[in-house]
Amino acid sequence: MTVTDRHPARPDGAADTHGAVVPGQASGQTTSGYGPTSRLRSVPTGTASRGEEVPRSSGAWHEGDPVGQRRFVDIGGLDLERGGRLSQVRIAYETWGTLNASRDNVILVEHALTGDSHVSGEAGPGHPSPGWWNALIGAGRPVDPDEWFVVASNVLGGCQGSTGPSSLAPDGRPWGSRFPYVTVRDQVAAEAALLDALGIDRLAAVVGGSMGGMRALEWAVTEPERVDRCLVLASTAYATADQIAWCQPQLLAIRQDPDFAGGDYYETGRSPENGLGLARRIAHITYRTETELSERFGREAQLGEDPLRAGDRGRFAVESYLDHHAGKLARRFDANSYLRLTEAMNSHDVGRDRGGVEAALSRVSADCTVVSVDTDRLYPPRLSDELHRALPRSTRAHITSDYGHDGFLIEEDQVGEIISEALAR
Ligand SMILES: CC(=O)SCCNC(=O)CCNC(=O)[C@H](O)C(C)(C)COP(=O)(O)OP(=O)(O)OC[C@H]1O[C@@H](n2cnc3c(N)ncnc32)[C@H](O)[C@@H]1OP(=O)(O)O
Ligand SMILES: N[C@@H](CCO)C(=O)O
Repeated sequence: MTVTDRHPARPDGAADTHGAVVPGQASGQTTSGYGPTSRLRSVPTGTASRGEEVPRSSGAWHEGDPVGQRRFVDIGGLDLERGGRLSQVRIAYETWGTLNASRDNVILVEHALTGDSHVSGEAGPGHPSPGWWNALIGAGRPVDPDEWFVVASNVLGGCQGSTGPSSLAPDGRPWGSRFPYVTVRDQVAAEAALLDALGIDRLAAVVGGSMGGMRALEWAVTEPERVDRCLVLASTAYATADQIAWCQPQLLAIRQDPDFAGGDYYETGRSPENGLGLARRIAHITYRTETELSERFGREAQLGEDPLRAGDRGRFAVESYLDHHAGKLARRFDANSYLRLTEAMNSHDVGRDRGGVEAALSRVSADCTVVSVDTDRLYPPRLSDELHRALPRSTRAHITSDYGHDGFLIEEDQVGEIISEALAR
């Protein structure tokens, strides 16, 4: 295999620290919006109300108008699957296109673990990163807003505008450690309430990868009468022992960071950025492939560094690469959200309390497309095969990629083709 070097090693890699904190930013002065000093400013201030009007003409999406599109809906209280209740839940969402008169052109796009509602568009105010499926939505692209009304929300438990651990609890203080355990089913229930509030009864399609694929599938099982098509990419019907095992050291890395403070770090002036960065390093290795890392970085030293000098801070290029991804996530993501969302992924099992996986999947009436990445070591293709076999109406599709699990984010042309075919059926 020859891995295309899409991102040559950074000559300025020294800008990435070994820890997650960027030079010049003392711990507690993160720019992420979730650090203790800035956290309160991160709480969304949009005018939210249940039943707010779906944007029609003003909501029409057009290229070059990517920022400032996020909206918020207060869906009220939510009883949780594992007990407890969130009394006030806010969901952040974005839309592209226009809801048609018969309200049957809606596509719900579900983001993965650290994604958000910004599926398409530039980075900018309110959006720390550019759209994570930029090539898929837009005029002449697989999901054309002239035809489809696309909705994407930030997941319950997240940190990009929807209620999560960094939001304020009713007592006016951050939820922190008090934020309850939420499951994928709770997240889907919150999304269903969002769509109710928007006056959307039916989904022409729900599509998602990885953790987003879990929610897409859960939609098709929980609300079969509302879902016409379901596309599940690089995902599974249940979290496996191997997936849960990879998550455990990530959870421990965050919890054992002294700055975690039991989850109540928002008001301490510090945050567990090192633990979050370590979690991202572990996770990122599972998102890519052995061959990609070996061919891309080999045994190269990071420019200007010497990894073979004992006691020095010299790094191999691949170490610098992981440091970079660690720092980047720690600047844009909240550690408590990472914990709660990881726990939610671990909870995923469509068969729980439904007589098992096969019985649960037999309820699905949607036209399903089950997609795997051939080199995915975290969500291996055999899990997609199992899912495909158990679904009553399913098409099996394959992404070929050098990049492993992240192929569902990187191979946009292949994903686009698969989505176009599913929407044409
Ligand atoms: C893109 C977003 O984050 S959108 C927000 C929502 N995000 C998501 O849903 C997914 C989160 N994102 C991801 O998982 C990843 O960013 C992906 C999968 C999209 C990126 O995949 P790729 O495009 O293959 O990027 P890759 O893994 O090669 O990393 C490239 C980065 O590593 C840096 N890099 C490469 N080599 C080195 C090195 N030796 N030392 C330090 N940094 C390095 C590059 O400069 C580049 O930096 P930048 O992203 O800040 O520009
Ligand atoms: N790279 C993805 C996680 C893998 O599904 C993300 O950061 O959301």
